[in-house]
Amino acid sequence: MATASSMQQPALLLRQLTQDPVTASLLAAALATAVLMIAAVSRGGGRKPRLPPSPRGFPVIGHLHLVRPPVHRTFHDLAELVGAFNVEDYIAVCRGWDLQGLRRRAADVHRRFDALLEEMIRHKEEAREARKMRGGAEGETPEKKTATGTTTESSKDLLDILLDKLEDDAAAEVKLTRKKIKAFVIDVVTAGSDTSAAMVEWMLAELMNHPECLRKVRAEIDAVVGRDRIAGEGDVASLPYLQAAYKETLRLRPAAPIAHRQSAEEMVISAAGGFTVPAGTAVFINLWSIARDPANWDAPLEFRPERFMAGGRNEALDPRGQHFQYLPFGSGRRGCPGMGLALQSVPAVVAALVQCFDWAVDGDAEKIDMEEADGLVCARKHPLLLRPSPRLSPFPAVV
Ligand code: HEM
Repeated sequence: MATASSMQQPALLLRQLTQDPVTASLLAAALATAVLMIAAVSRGGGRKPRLPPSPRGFPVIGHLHLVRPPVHRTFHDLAELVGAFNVEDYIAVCRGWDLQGLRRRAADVHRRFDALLEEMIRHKEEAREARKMRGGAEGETPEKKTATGTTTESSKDLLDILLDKLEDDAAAEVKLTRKKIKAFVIDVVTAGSDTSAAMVEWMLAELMNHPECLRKVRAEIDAVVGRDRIAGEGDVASLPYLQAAYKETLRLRPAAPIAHRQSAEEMVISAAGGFTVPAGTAVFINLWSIARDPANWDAPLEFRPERFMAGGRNEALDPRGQHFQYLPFGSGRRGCPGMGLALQSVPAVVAALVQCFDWAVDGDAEKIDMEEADGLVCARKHPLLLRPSPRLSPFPAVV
C-alpha cells in the first residue's frame, strides 16, 4: 500500500499545478507513476549522503542535455509494445525481419529500464552502506525525516527487503540475483503504473461527461473532507459515491481488458452450439465485454455509479474477483496482486483533482471522446486535455 508520505508527492504535484497548468493525461501518468514508484521503491535514508560532484551544467539550459525520457514515458512505451500488433505473429515469412521495428524499440525500452533500475539500486546500496558506516546494526530499518524534521525509524521498503535477501541467501536453493530483483521490480511497477494512470484519466473523463456525477463526487468530498486539507487515501473509505464512480469506471473502462490463461484440461462448452477447447490452449478472457453483457447489467453502456450505491442493483458486487460478471482485476491466484493499492490510490488521486480544481474541456467539444487506444493497457486514444483552475483558496498546506 502507498504510505502517507507516498501521497505527499501527488499533493506537491497538485500544488505545482495551480501555478502551471498541464494536460490531465500528463498529470494522471505522473501522479500514478509517483505513487507507484514511491510505494514500491523509496530511496530510503533520510539524511542527505555526501554525493560526488555532479556533471557540469551549461548556461541557460543547465543540465537539460542530460535529461532522459521521463520515467512514465518508458512505462507507457513498454505497455504499447507488449500489446502491439506484430505481423511476424501471423505471417511466417516475415519472422525475424523486425519489419515494424518492434524488436529495436523493445531493446531500447529494455536499456532505459535497466539504467533506471541500476540507478535506484545504486542509490539504495549507497544509503545502506552509509547506514552501516554510521554504526547501524545489521537489518536496521532506514531512517526517515518527518514533516516536522524529527528523525524516526520507518519500515523497510520493497527494495530493502530484496537486497537483504540477496545478501543473506547464500545457502538458498533458488538464489535471488540482481537480475531477478530488477525483473521483479519492473514487473510490479510496470503492471501498476500505466494501468493506474489510465484509470485516473478514464474516471476524470467519465465525470466530465457526466456533470451531475461530478457534482455529487465533489459535494461528498466537500462534506466529508472539507476544504482545509487535500483528500487522500485515508478518506476513500468514507466516500461511498466516489467509490461507486470508480467501480463504474472500472466496469466500463477496465485498464487491463484481457486476462490470459492456459486450459489445464480439455473443456466442453455447451454455449453457442457447443465446442471443445483442447488442453493446453491459450485462453483469452475478455473482461471488458463480460462487464458490458446485457444479460448481467441494466443499461450496460451507460455510466451510472448509482448501480453500486446502497439500494442499487449491483450494490453487492465487488471488483476483487469473486463475482464473475465483474472482474476488472481478474480472478484467482493470477489475479492482480496490486488491486488493494489500485482501489485506494486511483480514487484518492481523482478525489484530490476534483476537490482542488474546476476543470474545463480544452476546445469546444461538448463531450469528451472516449475512444480507446490499442495496446496491452486499455488507455485513451487521445490525451485528455482539460484546463484546471484552482477552487481552494488558500491552497491547503501539504503536510
Ligand atoms: C486500476 C489499476 C489496475 C487494474 C485495472 C489492474 C488489472 C489487472 C488485471 C486484469 C490483471 C490480470 C489478472 C488475471 O489474469 O486474472 C493484472 C495483473 C497484474 N497486476 Fe494489475 N491492475 C491494476 C493495478 C495494479 C497495480 C497498482 C499493481 C502493482 C502495484 C499491479 C500489478 C499486477 C501484476 C504484477 C500482475 C500480474 C500478475 C500475474 O500474472 O501473476 N496492478 N492487473
